[in-house]
Amino acid sequence: MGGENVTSDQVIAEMIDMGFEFSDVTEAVKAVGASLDDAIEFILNGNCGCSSKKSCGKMRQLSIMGCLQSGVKPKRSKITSSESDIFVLPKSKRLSRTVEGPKECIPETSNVVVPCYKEEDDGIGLSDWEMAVKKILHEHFGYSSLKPFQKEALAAWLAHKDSLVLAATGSGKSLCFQIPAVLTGKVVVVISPLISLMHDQCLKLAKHGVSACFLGSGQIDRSVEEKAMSGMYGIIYVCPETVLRLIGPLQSLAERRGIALFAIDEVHCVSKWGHDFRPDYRQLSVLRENFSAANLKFLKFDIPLMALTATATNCVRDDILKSLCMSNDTKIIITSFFRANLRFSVKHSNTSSLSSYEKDFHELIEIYTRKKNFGKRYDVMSKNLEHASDSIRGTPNCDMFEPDTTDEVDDFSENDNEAGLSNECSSVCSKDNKLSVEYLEDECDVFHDTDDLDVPYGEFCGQSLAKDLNEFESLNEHHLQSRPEERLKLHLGLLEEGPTIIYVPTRKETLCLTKFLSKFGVRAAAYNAKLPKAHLRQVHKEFHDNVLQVVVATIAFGMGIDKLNVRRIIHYGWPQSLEAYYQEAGRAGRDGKLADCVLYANLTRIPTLLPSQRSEEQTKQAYKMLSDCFRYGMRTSYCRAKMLVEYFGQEFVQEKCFLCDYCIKGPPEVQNLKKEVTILMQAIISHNGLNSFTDVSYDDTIESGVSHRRSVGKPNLKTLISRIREQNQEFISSDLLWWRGLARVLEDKGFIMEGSDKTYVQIKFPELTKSGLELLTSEDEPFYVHPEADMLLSMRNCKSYSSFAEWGKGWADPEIRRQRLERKRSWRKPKKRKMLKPDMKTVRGRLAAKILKRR
Ligand SMILES: Nc1ncnc2c1ncn2[C@@H]1O[C@H](COP(=O)(O)OP(=O)(O)OP(=O)(O)O)[C@@H](O)[C@H]1O
Ligand SMILES: [Mg+2]
Repeated sequence: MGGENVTSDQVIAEMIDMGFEFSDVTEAVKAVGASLDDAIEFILNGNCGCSSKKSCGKMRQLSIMGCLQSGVKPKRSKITSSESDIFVLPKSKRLSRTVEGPKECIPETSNVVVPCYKEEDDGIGLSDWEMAVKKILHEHFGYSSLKPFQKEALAAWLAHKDSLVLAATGSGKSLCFQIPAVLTGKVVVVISPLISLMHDQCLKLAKHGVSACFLGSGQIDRSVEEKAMSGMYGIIYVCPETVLRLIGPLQSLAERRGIALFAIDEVHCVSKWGHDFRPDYRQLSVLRENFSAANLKFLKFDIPLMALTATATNCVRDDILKSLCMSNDTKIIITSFFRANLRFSVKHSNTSSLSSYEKDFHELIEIYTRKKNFGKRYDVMSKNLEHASDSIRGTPNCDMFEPDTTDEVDDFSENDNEAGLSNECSSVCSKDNKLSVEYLEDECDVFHDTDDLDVPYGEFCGQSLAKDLNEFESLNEHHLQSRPEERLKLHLGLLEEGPTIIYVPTRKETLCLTKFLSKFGVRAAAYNAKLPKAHLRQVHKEFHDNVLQVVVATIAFGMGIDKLNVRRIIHYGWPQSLEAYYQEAGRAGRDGKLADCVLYANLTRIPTLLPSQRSEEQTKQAYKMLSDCFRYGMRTSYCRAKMLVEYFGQEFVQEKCFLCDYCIKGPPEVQNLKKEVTILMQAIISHNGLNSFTDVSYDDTIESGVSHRRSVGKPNLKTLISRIREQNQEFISSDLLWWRGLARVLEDKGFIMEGSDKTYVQIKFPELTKSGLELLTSEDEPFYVHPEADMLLSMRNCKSYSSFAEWGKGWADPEIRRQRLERKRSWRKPKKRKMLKPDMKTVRGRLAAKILKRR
């Protein structure tokens, strides 16, 4: 360097590599031109005064396009620890000097739903920034082009607009905020809810040659924060708590190196109406206030906010925009929530006994053990677990053959929902591991040395990845563009072996089910937030290395698990919401190949809410979400994918997905239930009167661990059904389950409604609506219904047990036969009950003693 033909950019790059500050270098080059020697001399002579005068060398930030067009790309600045404090500037410190950026060329943007799959482009007709992005994509990430929604998001950012990106799980949202860092050389700050997520992304970025770090309680290297605030990393991941603490240093960073963007990942955590509410997310509105051009004079534009999520209903979207104070012309980018390669189904299971494990997992066991006979059990994880299970309250050791479901509720209280956990059950943790958000984040800490994350160009850019990605792209395009019949043919084949994640509601079940699967030679491991860190680290590693076949996890094995070849996501028990369900299910099939998402749920029981601190309003919303999830499981006459996509407020263009259990099996036969409907409605009227909306008094009762007011004076559905059975010989042996299903159908169709002001998972105090009354009076009209899953279940059971002849028939059904034999066996061997000594201090005890004496 130093010859006549060097450009300013080359001089700048060379000097930054030497360790000079970016701002000083640009100032020097501006003053003396593109001469390396002169520029060095300029700085060393103190003309710039950068090293001595802390306030010197700052410049007003260029606009994003300006920064791109000038070709300026600041690099990492070298700092010493003594210099680090200079970056924390007081808020009052403002620079008056401004440098205008070149004339903007702002891309046109509008709010549209964009397809998720990629468009082929050969570079012809691309704008400058698109060409620059294409180069970055190729060089850093090994992708050939942006997906349309990614392009939309980048266009909005380039136009200095805020954006809300709603794109399916695994669609590639991260790239929307990663590209700006590489493109401009400015810093991108990413707010993320989980340390494990941040780890994952930092590691990947390091492999792609992008410097990134994460900050927060999980970061054990304290110097990383200092380095980050000095502009050492292109992308800084922080949890919301930390970003709130770092407002001052970040303002300083914005002034020195520039902040291209604040990305708020998993932004549904902002909303109380979402499934993963994190109170600290709500405070992120301070970003808008503290990083606006009105507040920071060196900014020409507000630093854009980019909010991203895969699961947000319309109401959550509105809440996000409002809570984060996003600008009025925020660009909303929505891709289809439809994942064309996911095969959804719902199966009934009581999900809580050895026999249900045997019944539900024998196929899975066969899949994983048919090729190789492992001979011995997969012991590594089991040994860890035996040790770990000791540390779990009420679970000294999980013995599969005596499954104790009684402490299920106890375990619920230890659920791994971070929001729910932060304030409770500290007794479960070891002394120095207080149960708090910090503790939970710490739980998933995978690395000890954060410098490990800062490694250049990794093996991800190798051939195998490129091959996988090409395959993924072509498959995805094929799925989405091909005709439904073709997709049906393509997908009806057998699933590849691939890894499985099983989500269970309680920590105890992660251990029990793992132990069960391991006994049959499946390489399975448990994952929950209370297991030792070393174990969790091992699970992550072995799962990613395809050593493990199955991970049995609570929701702690959470957001951001981005493994391409997960073939099955099994939910073993009701999820708390469809948002949570879809996000977890979305971890399957990211390679675009066929993957199964199966929900095993006890269709005979109404699911309960996991205890957590909620306001009355939040409790109501939580019940509403649980209820939607329950209805998803119960419906038998609607495409599952369609149901899910529509739940997120999106139109499902196709009639059906051609893959889910409904699309394959079709709906059950319709039945004319006019008689039953009439009887139920008459029972409601006879108890509520025609003017059903009468005043009701309330009393307080505790239900599902949450305080409720129950209507007094209004009979609930259960009582109504008992009366129907008592008063109608014909329905004497009918089942509550069946009637409950019918009531739900009537409610969904708008003929009855909940009469109390509470929200229940299942209608509890039914009242007739106006259309219900009309239906009742339309005597001759039939009422055809596809029975829902609980009704079908009830009908199946009634048939088999209603008469002696039916009982005989039942033996032909292998499942009924197995159940009966099991029951018989249990009759023969009555469980020995431990006789407790009566407590003579209580009335009940003295009574028991008397009875015993008589015997
Ligand atoms: N332009 C692209 N071309 C090809 N593959 C891409 C592209 N962008 C992203 N991907 C792939 O998509 C996968 C998922 O990306 P990412 O983790 O960003 O998804 P996400 O939308 O954030 O998912 P989640 O909702 O689970 O967080 C990555 O492994 C990556 O390989
Ligand atoms: Mg993501």
